[in-house]
Order: sequence, then C-alpha cells, then structure tokens
Amino acid sequence: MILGCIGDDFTGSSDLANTLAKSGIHTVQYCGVPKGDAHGDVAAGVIALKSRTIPATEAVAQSLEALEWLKRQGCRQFFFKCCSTFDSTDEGNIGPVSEALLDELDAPVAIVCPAFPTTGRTLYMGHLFVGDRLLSESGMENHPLTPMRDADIRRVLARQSKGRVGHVPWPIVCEGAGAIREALASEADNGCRLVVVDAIRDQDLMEIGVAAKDIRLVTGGSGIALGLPRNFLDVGLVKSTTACWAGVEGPVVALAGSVSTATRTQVARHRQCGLPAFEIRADDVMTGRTTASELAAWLLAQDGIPLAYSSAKPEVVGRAQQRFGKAETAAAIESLFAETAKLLSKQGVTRFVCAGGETSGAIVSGLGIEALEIGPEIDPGVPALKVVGQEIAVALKSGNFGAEDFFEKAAVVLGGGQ
Ligand SMILES: Nc1ncnc2c1ncn2[C@@H]1O[C@H](COP(=O)(O)OP(=O)(O)O)[C@@H](O)[C@H]1O
Ligand SMILES: O=C(O)[C@@H](O)C(=O)COP(=O)(O)O
Repeated sequence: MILGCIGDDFTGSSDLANTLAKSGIHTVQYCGVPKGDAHGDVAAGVIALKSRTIPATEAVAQSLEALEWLKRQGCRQFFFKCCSTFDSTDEGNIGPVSEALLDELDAPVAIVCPAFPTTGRTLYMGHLFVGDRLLSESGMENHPLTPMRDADIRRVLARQSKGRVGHVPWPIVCEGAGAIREALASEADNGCRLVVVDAIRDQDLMEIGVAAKDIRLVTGGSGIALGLPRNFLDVGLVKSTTACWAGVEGPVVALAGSVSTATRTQVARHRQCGLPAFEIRADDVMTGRTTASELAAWLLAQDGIPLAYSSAKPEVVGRAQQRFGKAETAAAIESLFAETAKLLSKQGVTRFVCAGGETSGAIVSGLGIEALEIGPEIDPGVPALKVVGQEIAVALKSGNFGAEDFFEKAAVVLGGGQ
C-alpha cells in the first residue's frame, strides 16, 4: 500500500476511493481500522471513520490509530479526507486532526484544499464556493450538525487550529507546480503548517498533485486526489489496474437520513414518480411510534425501490432538535436506520442505497461491513461499492451529491446494469 487515506465520514471516503480507483490504482475502502493487515495488492487504502462530528480529542485518537495501521502497511503519503464543503465546527475536527497527523509524521506542512470543481466546489482567494454561491449562502448554513456560516476557509481553519494557517492564492496556482511548491515552502518558513491552496479547475488540482509529490500529508476533498496517483504510477511504484465489477442481484432499498438540499430534491422526485416512500418523522422516532421492525416490514412489503427517508425542511429539523436535543435526535434516527438495515439484510435485501454521511456510517456499522471494493461511478463522487466476501452492494451518497434520479440510477448500477 502506497497511499494511506483517512476519511472523516463514510460517504466522503467512498468519494475519495472513487477518484483514486478511476485514476487506475487498486483502492479498497475499510470501515474503521482493520484488525489484521490488508489482503492482496492494494495501492490505496481508505479508512472510513465516523469522526466528523465527534469531540476533537476522540477524532484525533481514532485518526492516529488509522495512521498507525496505514504506516504499518507501508504507505508513503497520507490523505485526510474532509468534506468538500469543509463541514466542521469551531472546535474541529479538520484542524486538530491535520495538526496531530503532521506531528505524528514529523512533517513540516500539509496542503489543505476542499475544492471539487466537478460538483461545483471551487476555492478562490481562500473562499469556498458551491456553484455560484459562497459556502455560507449555499444551504450549508442550515446543516443539522455542522452549519457552515463562514466561507473563508483560512478563517474557519484558524479557529480550530493551534498553529497559523497559510495560503497559496489562485494566481500562484496558475503558474504551475513549481510555483506552488515554492509558495508552500515559503509559507512553511513563515511558520504555517496548514496551508490552504486555491483551486477552481481540475487543471489546478493536477498541478497541485505534482507539487504534492514529496508532501507527506494532504488534507481535502476528493478533488485534490486527482493528481496524486500519477506521482506513483510514473515511477512504477504502483501498477495501473481496471476494476472488474459484477453487480449484485436481489431486493433493493433506499435509506435517506440526509436533510441536505440535493437529497430532499431526490426524495421529492421519488414521491412525484409515485414510487414507494415512507416518511420517518423525528417526533415518531423519539416517542417510539416508528420502530426498526415496523419500518423493515413496510420496506419488505413494497415492490421496486422502496425509500425510507427522514429528510425534512430546516425548520422541521430545527423544531425536532429544540424539542429532543440535536445529538439525541441525530443518534436516534441514525440507530433506526442502522437497525432497519440489519433486519433487512437478514431478510435477504442485497442492495442498499444510502444517503447522508452520518447515516451511511450508521448503516454500514449496522450491516457489520468491514471492507468495500470500488465499482463504477453512479454520479460524480458516488461509486457503487461491493462488500468484500459478501453478495451485498451499497451506494453511500453524500447528502449533497447526485442527480434527481439518483436512487433509481444507483439501484440499476448496484445490480450490474448501466
Ligand atoms: N428529520 C430530522 N430531524 C433531525 N435530525 C435529522 C432528521 N433527519 C436526519 N437527521 C439527522 O441529521 C444528520 C444528517 O447528516 P448526514 O447523514 O451526514 O447527512 P449529510 O450527508 O446531508 O450531511 C444525521 O445525523 C441524521 O440522523
Ligand atoms: O467531499 C464531499 O463533499 C463528500 O465526499 C463528503 O464528504 C460528503 O459528506 P456528507 O455530505 O456529510 O455526506
């Protein structure tokens, strides 16, 4: 294993694994830190953690454990995958984890770049845009767990870091890899260990990738991984491979615990098309009126692609959080999804289309999945995944990714179709 990656959630990890696999290197996603060593010839290992919203000290401890495992597998470069919308709080966890990884690697500087132009995330003069909106006006200001109300990533990162935050602005990035390398060295000389690097095009990410050749730690969205595999392929450290994918037959369900804009649009379309959909209301979960066994029974009784969703408007989510507590509501809904998935799997469901990072983490844990092979891309940033050693396929969709017909498309791709 050459490239060792740590993802702060499960959808983000599959997004990164997708980019690496598409670049032609054999990539495996591990769900948590594996107990034994990696099997087979793996070039890039992505350890998915559920560490985005946990206390910073725990996120650091889990990430360091993952780093130790990756180092033992022989990795030379490390990647901390955070969200392309930089989802975090003032306490962390992007800053604390990146700084702890740098300390452990005894490395002077890390590149920080959440840009992912294919999905509209661009970084210009330290400010993150989602399409034509600043991050803080993109809908992410209403996120139930990590509301993003400041688009200046340098400021966001500084609030959650011990050290000074540096910046390589876009005009320098445009000058290419040599200029980026020099600017990174100069920021490091100025005492900045975390350096935010602008990127608005894939071409920028490729140049940053070249500049990152000897950088031990890269923190960012999946976009910044575009240019990394070439460094290893060019010198023959890894071989180029094409994943062979065979879908999985059998019943399919869609489970959506994301309340993000894209997921709500996908849920609305599913309903408009008259496809089976069950609305999970937070009040019903918290008062025990909706249980996993009832939900599983309903899903099993439907034809086609039955959907269970808790996705709701920000004001509805806000009311539930006020009444029952933010963490308590999230935990109860996540464990409902996890328990339901477990019951469904026991009843023979083989394809799971999941929406939402925290939600996907809970579902994958509920299913007891340990490792995933990466299949074809369903929509930008979302691959089809197959559980190693089992006839189960899953899609872990970031809340804000995917076209309106994502659930149908995912069901087809997981089944081996196109
Ligand atoms: N109706 C709801 N009310 C309150 N919280 C909710 C509701 N539906 C989902 N949640 C919680 O909101 C969080 C959504 O996060 P996540 O699954 O990561 O989605 P995303 O990928 O969009 O960020 C989860 O913890 C989920 O349990
Ligand atoms: O980088 C991204 O946007 C995604 O890979 C990601 O991290 C998804 O997180 P959620 O939106 O919480 O699913």
